[in-house]
Amino acid sequence: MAVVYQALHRRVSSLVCRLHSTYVRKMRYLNQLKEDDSLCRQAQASGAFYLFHNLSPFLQKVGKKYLVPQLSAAEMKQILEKLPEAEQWLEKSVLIGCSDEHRPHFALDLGALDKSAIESELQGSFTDLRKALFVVDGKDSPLLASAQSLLQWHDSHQYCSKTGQPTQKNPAGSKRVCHASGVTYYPQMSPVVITLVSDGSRCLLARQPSFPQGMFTALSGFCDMGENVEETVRREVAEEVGLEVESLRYSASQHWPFPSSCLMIACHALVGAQRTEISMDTLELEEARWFGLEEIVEGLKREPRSSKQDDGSFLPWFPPKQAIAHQLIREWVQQQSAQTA
Ligand SMILES: NC(=O)C1=CN([C@@H]2O[C@H](COP(=O)(O)OP(=O)(O)OC[C@H]3O[C@@H](n4cnc5c(N)ncnc54)[C@H](OP(=O)(O)O)[C@@H]3O)[C@@H](O)[C@H]2O)C=CC1
Ligand SMILES: [Mg+2]
Repeated sequence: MAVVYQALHRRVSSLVCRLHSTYVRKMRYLNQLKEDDSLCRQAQASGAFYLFHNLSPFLQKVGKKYLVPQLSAAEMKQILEKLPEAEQWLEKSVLIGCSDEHRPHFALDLGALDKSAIESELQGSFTDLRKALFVVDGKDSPLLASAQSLLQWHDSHQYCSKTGQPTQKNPAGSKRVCHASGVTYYPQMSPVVITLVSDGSRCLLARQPSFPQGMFTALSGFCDMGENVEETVRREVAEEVGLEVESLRYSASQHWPFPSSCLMIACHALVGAQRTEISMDTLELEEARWFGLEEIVEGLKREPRSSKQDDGSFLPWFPPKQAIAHQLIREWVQQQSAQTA
């Protein structure tokens, strides 16, 4: 009876769904896959798989381009057949999206298997995410970032923090459950603010000692428990450069996979034109200073490679377009250019 009811429910849902837009249908379908374990298992059979090895995505270089290949379930089976307990491998995959035609996309980490054997079989290579994000097509970077974050979360949440017992993931990978305590764990992100501080005619950028030489970016910091975005921006700017924010404006947000799954919340902030003296937190920052419009425009044109000067010093350059810091800096340039026009 339950089976008949489920089948009927799916049929009615799919009829209702046909009345909606492609986007709405897609989101409803993905939600169904997260809720309905047997539907999700069936979906694996027609799915497309993105491969990772110890959290590094699999890429193929074709000419000068780096592609992110999708493997069919049949191709996956061919690879996995050579391994013991092949069936269980597909169970380890996590749902990361679907096409407009409802072909589900999964990510799977084959970290326990021989990396070079898979690389030579599939003619590509597992590439560190820090490199991969910046060489693949723009539409693929967010997909790789969120897939890797979800795989990383599963990898680090295999045991219940209350009982120490193993947790089990659902087929979609949207949660893990400890059957001993009944606790359900959901994937988590850490909210981080990133703030481009301006005094009206200049903007403030800083660098940490770990950054590549010459790279400056906007101030950033993790939200403390209980803080709202406005409070984090005020606190981080005060802590890192000793300035008081007078007003702020939200710009946009971005998922960022480093060090592990951050939700970057990007804002523009103003400080009073008379209160601009920087007092830098030397524990976190190596340098923080004001930049004029011209210097920013020049820095945006500069490649990391071309920033080194003959005397060994580096001219400033800024994060690439995939990072939300880049967007903040570009918006500031547009705003300044509009003001001075
Ligand atoms: N996409 C983009 O454009 C940009 C992204 N970012 C990202 O923003 C993030 C935060 O920036 P950052 O200035 O370093 O942050 P903070 O200024 O908050 O300082 C980082 C320190 O905070 C501590 N910390 C507090 N909460 C956490 C947490 N949940 N996870 C990890 N560390 C925490 C750590 O200290 P300890 O280790 O001593 O405990 C860490 O070293 C970075 O991961 C960076 O990748 C930054 C700039 C641009
Ligand atoms: Mg910081």
